[in-house]
Amino acid sequence: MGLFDRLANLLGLRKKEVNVLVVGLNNSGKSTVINNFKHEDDRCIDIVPTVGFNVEKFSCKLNIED
Ligand SMILES: Nc1nc2c(ncn2[C@@H]2O[C@H](COP(=O)(O)OP(=O)(O)OP(=O)(O)O)[C@@H](O)[C@H]2O)c(=O)[nH]1
Ligand SMILES: [Mg+2]
Repeated sequence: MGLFDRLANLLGLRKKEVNVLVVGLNNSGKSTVINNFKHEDDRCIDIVPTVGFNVEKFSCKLNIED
């Protein structure tokens, strides 16, 4: 990785897109967790049981520790 790439990553200029698959038992709170990652203005007020599956696209900032 070159200097520019490192700098761009450090400054957060390069946004990476990831796909996240959320799996779990019925009624275990998957949609609720996803809803809470959304910006306040975009959150659903009423979460109903998901029929089949949902595909959603939104931006959020994650700090992940392993
Ligand atoms: N007490 C409690 N209830 C929760 C929590 N998270 C979600 N719930 C409730 O659990 C119920 C199911 O939440 P959902 O987010 O719809 O769960 P889900 O896994 O998406 O359910 P399906 O789409 O049916 O698979 C809702 O009534 C939520 O309000 C939690 O942390 N604590
Ligand atoms: Mg759901």
